[in-house]
Amino acid sequence: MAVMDQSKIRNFCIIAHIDHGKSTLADRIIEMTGLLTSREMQSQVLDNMDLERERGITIKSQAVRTVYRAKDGEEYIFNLIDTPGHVDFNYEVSRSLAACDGAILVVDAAQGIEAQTLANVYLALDHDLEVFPVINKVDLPSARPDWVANEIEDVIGLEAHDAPRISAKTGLNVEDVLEAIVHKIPAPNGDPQAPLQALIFDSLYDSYKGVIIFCRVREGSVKKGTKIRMMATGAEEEVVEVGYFGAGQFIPCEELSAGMVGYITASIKNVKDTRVGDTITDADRPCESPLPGYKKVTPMVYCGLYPADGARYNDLRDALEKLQLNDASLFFEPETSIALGFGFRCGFLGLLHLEIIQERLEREYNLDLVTTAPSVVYRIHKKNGDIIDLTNPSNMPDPSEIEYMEEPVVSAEIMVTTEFVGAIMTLCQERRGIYKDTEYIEGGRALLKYDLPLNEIIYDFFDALKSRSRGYASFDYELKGYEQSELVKLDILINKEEVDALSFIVFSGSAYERGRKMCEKLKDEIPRHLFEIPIQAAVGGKIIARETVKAMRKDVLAKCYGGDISRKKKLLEKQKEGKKRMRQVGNVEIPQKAFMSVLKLDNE
Ligand SMILES: Nc1nc2c(ncn2[C@@H]2O[C@H](COP(=O)(O)OP(=O)(O)OP(=O)(O)O)[C@@H](O)[C@H]2O)c(=O)[nH]1
Repeated sequence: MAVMDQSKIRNFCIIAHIDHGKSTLADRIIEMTGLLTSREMQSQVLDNMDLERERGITIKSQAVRTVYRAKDGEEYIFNLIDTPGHVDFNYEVSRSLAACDGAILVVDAAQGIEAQTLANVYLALDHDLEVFPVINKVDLPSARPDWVANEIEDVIGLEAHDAPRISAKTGLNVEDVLEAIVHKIPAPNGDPQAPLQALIFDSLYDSYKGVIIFCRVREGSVKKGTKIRMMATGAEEEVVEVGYFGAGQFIPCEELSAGMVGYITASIKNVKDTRVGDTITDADRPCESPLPGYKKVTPMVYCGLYPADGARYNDLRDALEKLQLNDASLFFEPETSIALGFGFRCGFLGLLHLEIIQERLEREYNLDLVTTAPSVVYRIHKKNGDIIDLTNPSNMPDPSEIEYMEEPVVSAEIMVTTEFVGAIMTLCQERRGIYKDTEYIEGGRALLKYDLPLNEIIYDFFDALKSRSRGYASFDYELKGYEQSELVKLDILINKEEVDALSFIVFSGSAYERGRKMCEKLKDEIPRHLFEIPIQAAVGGKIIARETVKAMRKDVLAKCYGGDISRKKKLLEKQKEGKKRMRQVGNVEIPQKAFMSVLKLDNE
């Protein structure tokens, strides 16, 4: 079979700030283009497709191939590669970009440039992508396309006056975007005869096909029977099938050659062997070196996940194992807590990632979970020279053994209208931010640059930012490194017993206030018992705050004496149901949601 004509391929992605219309535009592009080239339609590809159709798979793919018949009468193959929009997934964004030759920058005609617009453009330019802007949502009454075009030119330096002005929602002028893809995004190059060199930008597990790898072939070609090697892990397998993804289905093809984007299946059992960012080569004729940029992703945020019903520990483990197949950046290992029993310490890229996993466990695997407060990874330098990466506050060594501690710090960029600059600077200062720089941008906005400790932003920083700027501020960050800090472990004692799952690490200057707030919060969360319950916060054995839950003597049945028995039963049932959501610590019952209290300390 003839090698694919590279000049007719366009590999690109869409980048945008959240909500500027990336997904809507992607849907519109897919809708306005076809599935197969006229030549492919005549071949037997369709038979294979029916098979897929029978299985009724609906997988959201990271890469969709469509065919566009351009105004010049030629057919172009578009590979639209999805990029995650959230800062948690910066590394993944970077991998997706590395698979592209160009990017469409979508900017909302009413909002203009925002923090993630900039962050994504810089990432795209770092990867030498050709970036062209599109001004979206021109149908909105508040749209200011001329103003936004100026802004794009001034702030980013991209030519924007001929930028398509579209409504991804109504389809207005989206055709211009399709033409711009053909004319502005370069065709791929690469030698189909050279040794295979392909970048893995995503992989997923399908119970029918096994591991499916999405890749961009840079050099050489790959087809059924090729023995491939993953250069970072060394895993080797024979290719079972190659193809691409279009209109919700996997469409097998004969081979993938230089410039093409598609999928490979091989009898790989373990998704861990196929790491995003790794390079695939031909085991029998390997390329000299891997493509640049492979880096192991490290979780930034850890928390404990426990089954609400201890008997479901094994179910939780199975579910985590399955999720990990799809998501190499999810980390977990068994841990035990005195308060919560058997569970897992899990690592995530960020809070959003944590929420996604938590929701999937609850929805897809029907698990009821208790989650402990998320924590960043602290680095402890011990007096004996040992260095510990601390992912669980309970494992903190005795302070007398610690020389000093470090915490992760990020460089953050916050875009805000000038009237809110003061409010946002105050917020950053409260969060121990170190001011770096301000850039004023035409149109009354400023880009503030701060270094901030990660642990000050993972919980509710984004919400605080929004509320103090009436929704106008936008935010982006990347990990800068570790810096020395005065940190202490704050313990919580309930009825004089330390509750390990409630301990957290905190900046020493904030310990008193956070301890006080935590006690107040827990006082609200813990129901009254037949006895008085002291709630105390302590640092290094010294009590720094205290609240008391008063005793009560309430018999739930008292309310309905004389009532009929079924009503009594109902009440008792309800109480039993309520108990399931409680954790027994000593002789105190703590509601499960109390374990997340630390997250809500800043809510006024
Ligand atoms: N009026 C108008 N609304 C639009 C247009 N394009 C997108 N929207 C709306 O804007 C919102 C965000 O659009 P999405 O396509 O989900 O934005 P996104 O950038 O993919 O957002 P994330 O998926 O959160 O990153 C949705 O409610 C869309 O319906 C448009 O051209 N005009």
